[in-house]
Amino acid sequence: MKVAVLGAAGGIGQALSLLLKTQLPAGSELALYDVAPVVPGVAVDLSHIPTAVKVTGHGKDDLAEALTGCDVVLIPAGVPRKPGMDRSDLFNINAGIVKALVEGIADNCPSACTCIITNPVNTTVAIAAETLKAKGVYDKNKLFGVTTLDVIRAETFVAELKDLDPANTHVPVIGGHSGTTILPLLSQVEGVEFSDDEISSLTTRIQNAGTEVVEAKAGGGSATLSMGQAAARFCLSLVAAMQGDNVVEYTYVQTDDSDDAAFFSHPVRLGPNGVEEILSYGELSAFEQKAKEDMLEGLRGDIKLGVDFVNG
Ligand SMILES: NC(=O)c1ccc[n+]([C@@H]2O[C@H](COP(=O)([O-])OP(=O)(O)OC[C@H]3O[C@@H](n4cnc5c(N)ncnc54)[C@H](O)[C@@H]3O)[C@@H](O)[C@H]2O)c1
Ligand SMILES: O=C(O)C[C@H](O)C(=O)O
Repeated sequence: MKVAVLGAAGGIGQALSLLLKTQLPAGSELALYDVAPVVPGVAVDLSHIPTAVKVTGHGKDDLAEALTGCDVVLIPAGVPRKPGMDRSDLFNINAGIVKALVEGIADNCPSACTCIITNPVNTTVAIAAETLKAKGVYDKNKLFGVTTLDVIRAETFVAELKDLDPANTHVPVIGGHSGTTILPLLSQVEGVEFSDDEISSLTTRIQNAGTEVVEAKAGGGSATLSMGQAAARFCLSLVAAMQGDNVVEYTYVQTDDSDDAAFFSHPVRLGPNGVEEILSYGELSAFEQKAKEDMLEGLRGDIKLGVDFVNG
């Protein structure tokens, strides 16, 4: 199994690469790519950890070498938010970065599963899809927006509030990855009752958790460590599924469900070829149904922005 991290020298990239070096199955290869000149050093640093995962570092002119033979590519390359910005404010810089990197995937490892972390995820996943289509290699089962951070946050906050073991607390989160497009399904958390006030305040906290980190970091970036953990969880689930395990994760995928948006986070059964089955997210409460209806137009607009960016 070969996994590449594009943007590996950044805050997320380094945390994620550390977790993958220590947790990928023995015999895996981990290729680290970044335009920052420190990236070969990050690879050397990680290579001194005694696990049976081979780490290689690739500088800005070596994208092809990093990607050749890859089974899974994770993209956290791009700029993060500062206080006062929305994720959509990152579009002008990050759209072009994602497009160029996905062109590299199309040219060098067109069968790889591509996992997009770079914001605005609602839009960058659509950019990746259109870029792969333009290259004639799009497989909707192999493109994922990584929304696992919303899931782990929801699990943490619910466990804190209800004094539960976070490791055994499961909270579905559907929709997209910004503001009100992030929709936690608190009505589906097993064995827990929430008051209306709790539902309202928890939902808002989960939706604003990225901003909570951006403000606390006071201009020094956005979530990197929790995102590293979230992306590692998603990648390790995908790798396990590609090797035959039965795994379900919530992730932002193409759904073809015209009642929702063209891309929407669902529970997805992963398998050897990426998406094995998109599962239903089940029944929504009246609160969740209204929240979904209210956010769909915005999510569809975010997706259209990505489609138009590539197709003009
Ligand atoms: N999906 C999510 O839940 C989620 C969570 C947190 C952050 N993010 C997003 O992830 C992105 C990265 O965040 P970060 O905190 O790691 O930022 P960072 O600035 O710490 O790191 C970004 C890295 O990308 C590299 N880079 C820039 N252009 C590149 C290119 N063309 N090719 C390869 N590498 C390139 C930079 O050199 C840098 O090392 C941001 O867009 C952020 O908004 C997404
Ligand atoms: O909030 C951000 O800008 C980063 C990320 O999308 C997050 O949810 O933490």
